[in-house]
Amino acid sequence: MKSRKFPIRFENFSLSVDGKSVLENITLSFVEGMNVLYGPRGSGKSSLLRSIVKLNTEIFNEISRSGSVYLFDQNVEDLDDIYVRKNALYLDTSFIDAMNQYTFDEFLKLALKRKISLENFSEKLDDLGILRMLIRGQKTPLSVFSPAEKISLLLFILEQKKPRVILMDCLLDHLDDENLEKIMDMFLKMKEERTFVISTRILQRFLYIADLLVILNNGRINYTGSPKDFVLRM
Ligand SMILES: Nc1ncnc2c1ncn2[C@@H]1O[C@H](COP(=O)(O)OP(=O)(O)OP(=O)(O)O)[C@@H](O)[C@H]1O
Repeated sequence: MKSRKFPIRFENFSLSVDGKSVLENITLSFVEGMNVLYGPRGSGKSSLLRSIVKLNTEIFNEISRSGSVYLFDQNVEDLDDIYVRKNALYLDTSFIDAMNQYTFDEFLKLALKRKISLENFSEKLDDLGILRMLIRGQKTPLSVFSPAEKISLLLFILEQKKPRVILMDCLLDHLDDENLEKIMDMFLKMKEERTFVISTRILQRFLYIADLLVILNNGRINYTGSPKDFVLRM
């Protein structure tokens, strides 16, 4: 029951990169549903999210850490990388840029690792605004998609793959209001029995959707709680 309610937990977790402290004594439980992680540039949002999927060790040469991170009540350090990647997906803006090098069918094959019949999904793809973008059919390069359309395509992939945890690192900060609203509607439909953590540098845009709000500053937690309590405290 505990893991369903708090799928991700940090206990006294600290991280240093090249001898510099990046996260300090983080104790935090993300809830099932929509978590919003707000912090200014360099506050440690990416480092925190990457700790959940063990990506910091791949990126940085010199890291040291103490404390623990738990995914579904299991210490991530004890978990197999394949299990972690299957259950928790980390997406940042570099992912959106990387999509440019693929055509629609190449990307689908790569992401889903199986062939799907588009006819079965044409209604869904139409709803997501993707169908009309396929100007060269399945061979359409994703470079013609806008960031919002790429995110819609990612949502389609997420619906097929069903990872239980989705970590979106400042991915939605660059969307305009209209596209953000459309995409947030889709997220809210998908959040049942899933855990989203959306990191952002623009708090106001995401306050209304948060089940839990976490504010990070200089590698430390400044606030954890409901957005409503946060607003009332201001
Ligand atoms: N490649 C790097 N090498 C060394 N230190 C780094 C590197 N990238 C980040 N850091 C350190 O980690 C700290 C936290 O960075 P992090 O990227 O986690 O913050 P962030 O809140 O995600 O920032 P942003 O909003 O700009 O993405 C930074 O202040 C920086 O000192």
